Amino acid sequence: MPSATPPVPAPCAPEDVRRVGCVGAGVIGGGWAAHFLARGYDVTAWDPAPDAEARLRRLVAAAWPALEQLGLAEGASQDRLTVTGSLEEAVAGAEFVQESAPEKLELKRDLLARLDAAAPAGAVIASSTSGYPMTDMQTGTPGAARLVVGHPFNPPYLIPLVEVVGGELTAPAAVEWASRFYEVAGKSVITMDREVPGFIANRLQEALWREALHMVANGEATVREIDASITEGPGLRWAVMGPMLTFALAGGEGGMAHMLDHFGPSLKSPWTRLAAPELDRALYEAVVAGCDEAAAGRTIADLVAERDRGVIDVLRATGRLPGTAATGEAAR
Ligand SMILES: NC(=O)C1=CN([C@@H]2O[C@H](COP(=O)(O)OP(=O)(O)OC[C@H]3O[C@@H](n4cnc5c(N)ncnc54)[C@H](O)[C@@H]3O)[C@@H](O)[C@H]2O)C=CC1
Ligand SMILES: C[N+](C)(C)CC(=O)CC(=O)[O-]
Repeated sequence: MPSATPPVPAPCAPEDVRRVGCVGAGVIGGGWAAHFLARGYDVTAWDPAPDAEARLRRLVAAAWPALEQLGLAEGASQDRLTVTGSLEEAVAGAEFVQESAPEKLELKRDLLARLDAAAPAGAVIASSTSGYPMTDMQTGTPGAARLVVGHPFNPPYLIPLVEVVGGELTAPAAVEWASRFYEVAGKSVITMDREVPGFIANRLQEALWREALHMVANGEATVREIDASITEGPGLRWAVMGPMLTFALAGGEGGMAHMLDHFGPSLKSPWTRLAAPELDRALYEAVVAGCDEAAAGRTIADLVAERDRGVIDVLRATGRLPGTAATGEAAR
């Protein structure tokens, strides 16, 4: 990946970051704020919505019991969250900035340019985008060299993975710095050496999601059946081993080689429908109604608490919580 602009020295080493600026404080920005607070950072956040501060503080308070179970860093406190009245105040003293604004390309472009103008020289600015290539977002920003994608998973305070990748104008040093910072901040990092549509995990997730929507649209499966097919089936294995090693075990003692000899030809079976279904009103309503039915009276807050408890149980069971024994590759 060529770097057009020489890297500006970062204001400090990743290990010395004290303050993180979170811009955009919805589901993901709020989740990031909760994560950074739990890791002992000062967090300054800004979001233009009139109710943003109350919403953010509610989100952090709701996440805190889960974070206490995970183990708070020394000095970690919800009191170290400051919600500012402007974007400039939120990033002025930050050694790292995480942008989590709505997924709209023009909005991200403008916002990243404003963040570049306001953030301390050299501070790396990461976007939570779930799909835009940084190359498309960084055009027109003088400090494009310090812009990276840091793609999290919901909720960022529980799901360890973050995918880090730069754009054509990003300095490799900024990608390295961001990856190291996320590691120091307790994340599990995949650093990509090139831009791939959908990064890695979303590309995989979207393929599954596309097929699920086809099945709902065609009445082939209900929302409940689709969810159960994963939580009662492959999802249990995927928390321990990814789809590749899982399928290697499908080959028995012959491993992946036997698996490919045996099942490889079925790749050509017309099981998948690679083109996306039309997200028309009928499909939209079927998916929303199916989710309401599957929630069976549980509110979103109930489901968030249930998910958080479940993910913590899985992290504990697979040795990925501090103080639990590692049980396998997934735990390392
Ligand atoms: N929801 C998810 O599961 C995931 C979302 N993401 C990404 O995170 C980003 C944020 O998504 P969500 O948190 O889900 O959206 P959201 O709608 O929950 O939150 C977006 C927030 O941005 C604020 N906002 C609106 N205009 C803004 C501006 N000009 N500057 C700063 N903030 C602004 C809104 O008031 C809102 O609080 C998107 O890029 C999305 O693709 C990434 C991973 C997972
Ligand atoms: C739905 N989503 C595409 C925004 C999801 C993500 O980007 C990652 C996640 O949390 O699964």
